[in-house]
Amino acid sequence: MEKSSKVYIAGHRGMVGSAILRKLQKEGYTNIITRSSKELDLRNQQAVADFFASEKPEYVFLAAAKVGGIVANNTYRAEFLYDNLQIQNNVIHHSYLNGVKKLMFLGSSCIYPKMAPQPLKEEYLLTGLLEETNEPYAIAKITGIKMCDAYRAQYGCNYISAMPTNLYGYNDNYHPQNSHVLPALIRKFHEAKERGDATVTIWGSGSPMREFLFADDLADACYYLMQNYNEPHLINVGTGEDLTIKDLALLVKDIIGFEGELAFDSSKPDGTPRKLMDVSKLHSKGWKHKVELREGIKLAYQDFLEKHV
Ligand SMILES: NC(=O)C1=CN([C@@H]2O[C@H](COP(=O)(O)OP(=O)(O)OC[C@H]3O[C@@H](n4cnc5c(N)ncnc54)[C@H](OP(=O)(O)O)[C@@H]3O)[C@@H](O)[C@H]2O)C=CC1
Ligand SMILES: C[C@H]1O[C@H](OP(=O)(O)OP(=O)(O)OC[C@H]2O[C@@H](n3cnc4c(=O)[nH]c(N)nc43)[C@H](O)[C@@H]2O)[C@@H](O)[C@@H](O)C1=O
Repeated sequence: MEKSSKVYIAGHRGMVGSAILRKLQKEGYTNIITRSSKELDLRNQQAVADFFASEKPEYVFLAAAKVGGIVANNTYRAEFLYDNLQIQNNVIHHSYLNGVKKLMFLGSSCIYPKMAPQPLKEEYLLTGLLEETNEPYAIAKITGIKMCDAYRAQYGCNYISAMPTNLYGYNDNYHPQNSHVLPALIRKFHEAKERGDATVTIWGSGSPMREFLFADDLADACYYLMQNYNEPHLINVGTGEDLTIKDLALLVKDIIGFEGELAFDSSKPDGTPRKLMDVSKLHSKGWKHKVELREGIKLAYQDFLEKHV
């Protein structure tokens, strides 16, 4: 990728896409193409065909997707399957038809079997049953990985797949029901502190373990892999460190300064017990995360205060 290359970031208004946009702008890229979902609905095959035929991007970061936390995934099961399959089918196929030089597809750590050994190695894909709450999303993401590999094998396309762990950062979704756990906790602890509540309710048992990567670190990894990684099959992107949801809640509580207690709502799902990424392949390629969890949560909380309060 050259600084003058024509680069399309699909999903540039989202948490990840906006971080990739900032990264490319910082690196001096001058020919970046973006479209909001209102301007270009990526589920619409004809609209995507027209867009690629007229814009002819050389490089594509596919960061547009239907995304949400455990309850959103479980509730909008049809949309998570349909929207994600449509978006990725259209973008990948029309990239091929229009000679895109390289494409990066973003999957998720939920593609791995629910009870896979830990840490999750790339080769564990399709070795067991998926977590029920996000099976439709995971099936769509697995299809995207296989599509990149198939287009590489049959047509010689240099399409790569990166699997990010759970993410957080600037421009995250803070919806009370549909967000992921970290933005949900930031909102809950902030609002409880403002109201002077005695407790904050955490979904599930608090015992599942999760790994968190700051979205600007992910964008840095995406850029690095776009420059340096040209292999078939997926590559994990994470920190290689995890903690329980209870410990995460205690960390957010401490950063925000809430002085009450935690309560646990066992009617809400725990989801996968643990999904710690094995990041040895990524480290062997020369990339490691920079932003540690406490520092990243402070930055995300600042962004929440600026945009949502
Ligand atoms: N957040 C996380 O914890 C994780 C995310 N990922 C993956 O990273 C990628 C980015 O996620 P994230 O940034 O968090 O998600 P966001 O929800 O923040 O952003 C998603 C983006 O996708 C765009 N989009 C959604 N539907 C359409 C559509 N029909 N047509 C065009 N654009 C559409 C939206 O555009 P607009 O704003 O214009 O409506 C939005 O900018 C996804 O592939 C996701 O699966 C992977 C692991 C974890
Ligand atoms: C990135 C990943 O994200 C999703 O998977 P998930 O990791 O299970 O998602 P989550 O962040 O929403 O929850 C993590 C854990 O945290 C607990 N939890 C506590 N309290 C709240 C809470 O208030 N909100 C939420 N959302 N979760 C909470 C929650 O019960 C669960 O045990 C996938 O569907 C899929 O989208 C995917 O790939």
